[in-house]
Amino acid sequence: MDIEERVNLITRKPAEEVLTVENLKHLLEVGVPLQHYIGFEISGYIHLGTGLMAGAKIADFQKAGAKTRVFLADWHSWINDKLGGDLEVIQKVALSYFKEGMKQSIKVMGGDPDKVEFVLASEILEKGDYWQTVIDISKNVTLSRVMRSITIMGRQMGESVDFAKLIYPMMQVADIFYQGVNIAHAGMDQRKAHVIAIEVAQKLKYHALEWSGEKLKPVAIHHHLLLGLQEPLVWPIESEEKFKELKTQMKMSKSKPYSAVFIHDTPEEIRQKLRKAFCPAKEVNYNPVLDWAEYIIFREEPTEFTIHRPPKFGGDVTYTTFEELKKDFAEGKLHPLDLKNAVAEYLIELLAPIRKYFEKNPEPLELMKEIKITR
Ligand SMILES: Nc1ncnc2c1ncn2[C@@H]1O[C@H](COP(=O)(O)OP(=O)(O)OP(=O)(O)O)[C@@H](O)[C@H]1O
Ligand SMILES: N[C@@H](Cc1ccc(O)cc1)C(=O)O
Repeated sequence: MDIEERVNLITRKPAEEVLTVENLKHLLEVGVPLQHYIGFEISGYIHLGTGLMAGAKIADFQKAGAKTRVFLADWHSWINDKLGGDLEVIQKVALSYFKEGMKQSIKVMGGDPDKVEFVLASEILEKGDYWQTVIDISKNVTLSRVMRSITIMGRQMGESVDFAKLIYPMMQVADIFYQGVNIAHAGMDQRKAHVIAIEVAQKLKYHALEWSGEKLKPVAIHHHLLLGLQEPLVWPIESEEKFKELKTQMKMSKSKPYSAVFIHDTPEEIRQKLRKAFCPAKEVNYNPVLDWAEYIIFREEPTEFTIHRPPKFGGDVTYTTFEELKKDFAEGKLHPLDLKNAVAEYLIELLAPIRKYFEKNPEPLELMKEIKITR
């Protein structure tokens, strides 16, 4: 596969931001083996944003010849008070429900879960020289920058936090270098950690990314954040600026169960959630059902997506590109209810293998259900 094909795979949808394409090309040209990673806190059920968006990109990275890794951030979850801040519970869930759920998600998006390494943060944190890297990074970052970075924990800027939460962002940056990661991947909400990593990369004394005598900068790939199904707090959204303000509140989130479809949801739950979804007629911007269609169904184009309707409502219609579907929706030729039903049926089929997996192996999900979700 040539460099251009590899770049296309790595940067394609649902990737939304690549920092930077030039650096990615540079890494490919110098021939350094690509080592990817994405980290997750262990906190609750896996939703489509986490499972399918991350899964889709992991599949792309594999096709482009990268080694892929899922980093189970147990210590970070403890710092961020997830699952009652109980490290033992966090580790148990990480290695059972979360690992299995992510493996299944990667598989339905076309990746090979057996080629993904799953690493528990505590496995590397217990090594003394990890902390050397944390300090090395911290020496190059101001306190105010760290305080602004706590949004990567789902915290608000300016929120009063305990001191461990200020160590977290430095740990997240250290995780990249300590593991020799040159492709740092996450959702758009994690970009602050990656921007720091890129900035400090060539200043590090320990665990810099070295290749043929050169200190390399990592490439950051940020995937699209799927919108949640709920109505936004403010509507209509008049500008892209306003959307930026509301973005965090509008994304699919496990702490808002009606905003999200979870990977193990039953067909009836999926149908119900979509029926209640916010999907104003003819509105193509900030419309979560269209957003899901674009990023899940039309991730690879052309594809075939058929919407079944009784003949009196126009009969069946098949779309091969998202633009065609969007145009019909904008012109009122496609009714929100027909779109919602078709998206629900698509998801039910896509997620069937995951549901079956958890039916056959119920323990990890049962464990997750029993644990009190604290945030
Ligand atoms: N809606 C989403 N779409 C795509 N990716 C997402 C979405 N929400 C979170 N992610 C990504 O999944 C990873 C884990 O995020 P996280 O555990 O904070 O999920 P969450 O649903 O935002 O949790 P919570 O809302 O309870 O804080 C991160 O890389 C994040 O960018
Ligand atoms: N901050 C990430 C989790 C994470 C932790 C450590 C990492 O190295 C990477 C990611 C989140 O909230 O989802």
